[in-house]
Amino acid sequence: MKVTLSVLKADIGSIGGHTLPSRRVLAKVEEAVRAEVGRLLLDAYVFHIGDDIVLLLSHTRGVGDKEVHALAWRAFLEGTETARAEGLYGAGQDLLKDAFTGNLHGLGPQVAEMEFEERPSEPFVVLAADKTEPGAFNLPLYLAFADPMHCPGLLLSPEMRPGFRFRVMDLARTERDSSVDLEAPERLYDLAALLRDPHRFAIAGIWSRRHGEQAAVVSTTRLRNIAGRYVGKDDPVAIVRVQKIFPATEELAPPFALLPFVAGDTRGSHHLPLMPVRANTQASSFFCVPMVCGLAFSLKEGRLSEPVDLFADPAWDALRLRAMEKAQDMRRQGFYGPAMLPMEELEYTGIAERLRELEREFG
Ligand SMILES: O=C(COP(=O)(O)O)[C@@H](O)[C@H](O)[C@H](O)COP(=O)(O)O
Repeated sequence: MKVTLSVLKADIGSIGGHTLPSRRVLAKVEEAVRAEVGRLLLDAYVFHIGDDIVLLLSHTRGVGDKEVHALAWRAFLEGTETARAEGLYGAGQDLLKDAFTGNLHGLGPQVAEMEFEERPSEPFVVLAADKTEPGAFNLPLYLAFADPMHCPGLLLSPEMRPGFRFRVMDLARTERDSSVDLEAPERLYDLAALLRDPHRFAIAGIWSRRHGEQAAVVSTTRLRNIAGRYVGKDDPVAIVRVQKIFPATEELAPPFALLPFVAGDTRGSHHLPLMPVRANTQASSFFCVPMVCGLAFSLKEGRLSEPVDLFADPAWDALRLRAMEKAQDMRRQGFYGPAMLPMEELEYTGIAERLRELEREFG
């Protein structure tokens, strides 16, 4: 049976700053989506990461389906009305256009979708990040799918031995989607040359070379390119199929233990480590440290099992402490050097204006 998974994420308002959505907003969004289970949808699951609400929808209508996208838009709009009524901060923040035009791409929400023939047992993971950038998954996905130091399956499983094909998107080209496909292991160095710059290049998809099956899809929207100004971070979502011909769940998660420094956090303008957290965690009041959560599901005829939280087991408590040590070390450095992003990546324009004024004072 062919199934489509659609993951759609938007920040439509939060309590007391950019923290988390209220229970009422979440309930409203969930109600809108649930009403379509058994009609448009086979199943649905709603959760949040920081102040972003994530919809996981399963159906048989294919990628980019107008009605599924319209449903998500409606759910986010209804949630926004509740957020406005409650006086939540940034109500409707990620809904950047006034009207739905048939597809959520280019309207603000992050979108990751994949259609595939369901395996007899179909385990997959949904990754969702907050306060960071589209390329934040570059390193963990590269290590899980291309590095035998991190993914033993590349050595031990004949199914994975031919490696994977990576699609990398150039986020600087705004007029149209522009991507390149590179096969690992042959093009590893070329892949590294692109992925080392997560502000500009982001993995958009991964395929098994042996089977041609899609393994992963990542959202690559840059909100700034849509709104033409800072409107919050472009925190990515991803769907990753796991096990058998793909990396195992316990091979996908460990690269996140590296806690790589990524762009984002307070005012979208600094570097801090990407901290693995449980789903439904509020944004950190410690400088909005970037966060990622992962929920693993099994799928049967499009119906979702209950989720397993990838970063809930005790191993990750120690790593969260380590992430906070890294974060505090970097924050001690304040505005200096790599603590703050380069000029072209700063999300607020104040410093550029200040520098223009200072320019005039130079002799
Ligand atoms: O990163 C942040 C918000 O990110 P988000 O939109 O939730 O992805 C915050 O640090 C804000 O930039 C900061 O709180 C200032 O917010 P505003 O006062 O400009 O809304």
